[in-house]
Amino acid sequence: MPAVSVPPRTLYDKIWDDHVVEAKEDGLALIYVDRHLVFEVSSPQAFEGLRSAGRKVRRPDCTLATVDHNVPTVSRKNFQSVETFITEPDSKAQVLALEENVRDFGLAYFGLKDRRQGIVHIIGPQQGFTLPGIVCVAGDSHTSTHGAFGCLAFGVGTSEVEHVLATQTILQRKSKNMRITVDGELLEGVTSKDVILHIIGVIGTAGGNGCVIEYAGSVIRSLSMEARMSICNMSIEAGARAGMIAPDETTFKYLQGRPLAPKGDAWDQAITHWKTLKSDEGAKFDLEVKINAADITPTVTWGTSPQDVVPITGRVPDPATMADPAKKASAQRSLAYMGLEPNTPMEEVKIDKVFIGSCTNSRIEDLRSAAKIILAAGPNAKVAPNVYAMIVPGSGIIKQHAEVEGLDIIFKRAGFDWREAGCSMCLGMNPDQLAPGERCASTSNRNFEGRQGAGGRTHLLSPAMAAAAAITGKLTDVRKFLGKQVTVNTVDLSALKTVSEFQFMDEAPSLPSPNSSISNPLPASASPSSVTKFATIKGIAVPLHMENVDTDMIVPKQFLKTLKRTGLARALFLTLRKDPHTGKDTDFILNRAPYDKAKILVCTGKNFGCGSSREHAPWSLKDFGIRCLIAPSYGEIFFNNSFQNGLLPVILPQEQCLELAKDAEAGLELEVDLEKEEIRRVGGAPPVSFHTDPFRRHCLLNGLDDIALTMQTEDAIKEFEKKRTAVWPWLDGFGYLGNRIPVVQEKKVGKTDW
Ligand SMILES: CC(C)[C@H](C(=O)O)[C@@H](O)C(=O)O
Ligand code: SF4
Repeated sequence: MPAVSVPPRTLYDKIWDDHVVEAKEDGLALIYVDRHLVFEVSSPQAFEGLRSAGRKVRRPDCTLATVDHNVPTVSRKNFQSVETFITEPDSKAQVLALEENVRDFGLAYFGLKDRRQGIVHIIGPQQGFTLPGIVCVAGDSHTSTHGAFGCLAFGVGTSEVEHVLATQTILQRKSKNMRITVDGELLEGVTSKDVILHIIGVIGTAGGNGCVIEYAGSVIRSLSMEARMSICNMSIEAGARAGMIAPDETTFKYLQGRPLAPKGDAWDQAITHWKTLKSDEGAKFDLEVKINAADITPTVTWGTSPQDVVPITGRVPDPATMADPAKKASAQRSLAYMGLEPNTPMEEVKIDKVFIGSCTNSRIEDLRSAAKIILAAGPNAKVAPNVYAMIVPGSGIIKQHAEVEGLDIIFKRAGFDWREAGCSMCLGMNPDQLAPGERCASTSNRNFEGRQGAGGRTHLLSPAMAAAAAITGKLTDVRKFLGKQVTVNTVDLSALKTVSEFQFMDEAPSLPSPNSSISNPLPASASPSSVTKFATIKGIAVPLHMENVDTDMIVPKQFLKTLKRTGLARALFLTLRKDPHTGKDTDFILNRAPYDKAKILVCTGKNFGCGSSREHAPWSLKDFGIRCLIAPSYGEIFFNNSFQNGLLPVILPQEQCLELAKDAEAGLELEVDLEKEEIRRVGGAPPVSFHTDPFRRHCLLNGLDDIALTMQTEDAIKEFEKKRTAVWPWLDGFGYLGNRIPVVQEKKVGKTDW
């Protein structure tokens, strides 16, 4: 009998197929989540939701929590309590809320006194919590980082965090397969950060929309795990849902022996499975991009989008040479914000601050590569006068590791500030921020307006380039510091004593045992629906002629510290609505009648809501009164978050968006009818029809809550878990059954005094 032939599948197809709990109509599926990382910013409302519905965390053994975004990075030598250590009231409240939540729900937690604490995307891989073949989620867009291990890892919003906590599953539509192949050999001075910046420059920030990217090719294969993580990390900046790299010997070597990686027989079993995790010969990719390594030079951004890249040897672009009026306008706006003149050589751009850190570049290799430049600059090399340079390791363990290698001495001797772990100036939710007008050479991943501080100007680059800039006081071609034979992406530091990270892994952390919280049956799915129904919305539409409107712009970071889902109307587009110097209202369209009462927003540019996964973006739109969005495309996390909050994001071709924007400009009302899937226009113009995913449409029309619906599939989830234990037993936490990681925190506080 001829064997049944299985069509060749991509790595993404395989992981997807392995995790479908239940396939729904139109490509939507309920997917099992193997690992869930939780932190203080995107979780308080989710835990609150669980509490009010009387739900538990389904799999504490598959959930790991830490604090990162809000934590001060000053020395913790005198740390007594969160109460006294964090002075900013909202940050303190958010950290305390997480501590209360991990205690109440029985979750493993790395708090401020624990040296394993760090950025959520650093600690998962470091502990071996992140593994090949899994589905990993977190309420953070850079969850794509974990895809470096050959797993499907993506960011979700707060409502989805709640969904995962309650059900260990998530509703997902399968993305398209995209492959980016980087072949050849990297040139001198070129690191993985330059590779990903170059890729984003080529495909644009919407280039990966609707896709999961698999990175392949000889360059990718030759990279270390740290370098692979930097690449996958910025997949979100390329517009993709996730990025992934097939696991190989480099992956296995990195994982073996990590505290939460499988051990003994389970390790052998896991390796056998992991070796099958690669795209089959002939597997179909919907999109293919080929990059020649020889085209990549040390790269830096000039504007306010990660796609605004230029080789360090290049010049600030001149908008006058741009034919496309939208591109020209956006470049002019960027240059005005960045305080740059067209045609200025990038190497003449002076900086005020240097930030080496973030989930993109705060790993031990990043620190070594920065240290190497300092060493290459000579024994007396110093941070340039008038420059403040900070180094923020990604976790307490990385900090300790770097100190054992003596990297801190190199940095401190050169005048760098050596800090404690956290997100720090990547986002500035803690005190580490740029002042208005300050210019920063930053190893982070986003250069949006106000990202590192209101009015702050960010240039993204590699750690080696950041170190070079710190020393010269301006953006600098790192190759000036390198001998002809040396590259900064290999970690051969003859002048330094490198030690293995495993030296710092001697603690055997344990997670809550599997099923510890589901010994009692889950409550029945009787919880009240929390989604506002949507049928027909009629009203003023506000036109917006912008591309790549990121969620940082929709709602700035200071509003992410709230513990609620409401009260964010004022936050909407705040940096555009308020003059940063006078604090007065600008003439931004949302400040002007009749648009200050708009119910619909028509954006004519692509990729609305890209970037961060903050659900505060739809919350603020809704609070302002906007219930329907119309745009050519959306950031995927934002798109999902909108549905979760009773907001309808309509997708229409750009020409139709332009047509509707004309109505909006004329002050004509639009009527959006979800039942009929059409937009009616006053004044006799024919209606415009649109299509919405049938499941989402059904939920919106009926105000249905995803969690309650998923809980009706409890049997299927249980069945899946049985299979999972049988086929992939290490995912239940083999090797770390036992006690919980102690939650290091002070006694429970009652009322606080702010
Ligand atoms: C706070 C979090 C929701 C956010 C994200 O999703 O990316 C943050 O990490 C960021 O980098 O802007
Ligand atoms: S991008 Fe920045 S703020 Fe977001 S998780 Fe990474 S380090 Fe933290």
